[in-house]
Amino acid sequence: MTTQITITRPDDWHVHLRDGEVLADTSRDISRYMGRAIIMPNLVPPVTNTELALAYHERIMATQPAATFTPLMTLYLTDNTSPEEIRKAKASGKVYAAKLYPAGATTNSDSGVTSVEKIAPALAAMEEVGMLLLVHGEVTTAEIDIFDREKVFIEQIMQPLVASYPQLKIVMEHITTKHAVDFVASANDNVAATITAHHLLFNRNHMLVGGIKPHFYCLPILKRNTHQQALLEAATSGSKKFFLGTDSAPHVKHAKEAACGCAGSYTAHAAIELYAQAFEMMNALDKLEGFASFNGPDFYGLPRNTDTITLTRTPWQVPESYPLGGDKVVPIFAGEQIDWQVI
Ligand SMILES: NC(=O)N[C@@H](CC(=O)O)C(=O)O
Ligand SMILES: [Zn+2]
Ligand SMILES: [Zn+2]
Repeated sequence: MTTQITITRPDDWHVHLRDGEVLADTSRDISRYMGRAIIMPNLVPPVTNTELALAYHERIMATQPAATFTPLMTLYLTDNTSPEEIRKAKASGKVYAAKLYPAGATTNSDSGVTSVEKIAPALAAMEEVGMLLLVHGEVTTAEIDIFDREKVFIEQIMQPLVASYPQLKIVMEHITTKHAVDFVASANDNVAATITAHHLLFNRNHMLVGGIKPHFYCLPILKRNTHQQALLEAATSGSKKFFLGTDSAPHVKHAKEAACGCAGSYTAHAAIELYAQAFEMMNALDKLEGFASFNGPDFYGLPRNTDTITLTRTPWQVPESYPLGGDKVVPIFAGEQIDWQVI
């Protein structure tokens, strides 16, 4: 049994740090060993322009994250995002991507995009300047079942989008189905996907059998175990199209444990440790470095990190909660054992 592995410093290509008093906690966790992180723009109000992105960047840096950490900022696309704004964002050197949230699809997405046609000028500018498009891939149509929303999004939106913008680099974020794995694997080289640790480790039974477990509720929602299996196979396949994006998305305890609980799971307390657990389950720890440290920067056209981190197989117990601003967040695996830790 492998008891220790050393890998190139990983990056997180999808994380929510939030803002205000919680920012010190979220940036401390994410910067523990992640070299870079793509910072999601779904604040309230959302990060819709370069000025807001740069100000958010400064607030993150003001929390003094670890010196090895660089936040990579993103813009929140709206129906009104102009090509000029895309060019300005690119020229800032700090904004690496723009995020497409279908209006109403997930937490804080009310100002999201109502139709891809509306953002055609912005997409053309992104294709031209080489800015990545990150996509929350779920339709919001009321009559589409929540478990089918990713599959229908691929058919209705992703396929035509990829066909119309062949030069645009597109990341389908936090994929949760075999449909998405197959779509991304067979699409052109400008299409890739992030996969979360929780979608590798869990399926909808974990959320729903023996009582409803709100901390597993995130969007896109956990699917059946055959989809989990497809994600595990994709992540450990060695394909360069799949890479690490935690989608760590904290909500305070009482907002999750509620009659109408928020969507989002917190994993930044043990991100690479949880991925190691999933890769070990597949007997594929040798594939962890490519997934966590190479495929992301290669796709983004950024240099790989040059230093390393080491994980040992030393089980530890996750606390029941962590501080989050003046409140607390219940992390994934709260009160349970994780086999790996970073030394
Ligand atoms: N994943 C989630 O369930 N929630 C995210 C938003 C998102 O990534 O869709 C959040 O911001 O809380
Ligand atoms: Zn999302
Ligand atoms: Zn997210």
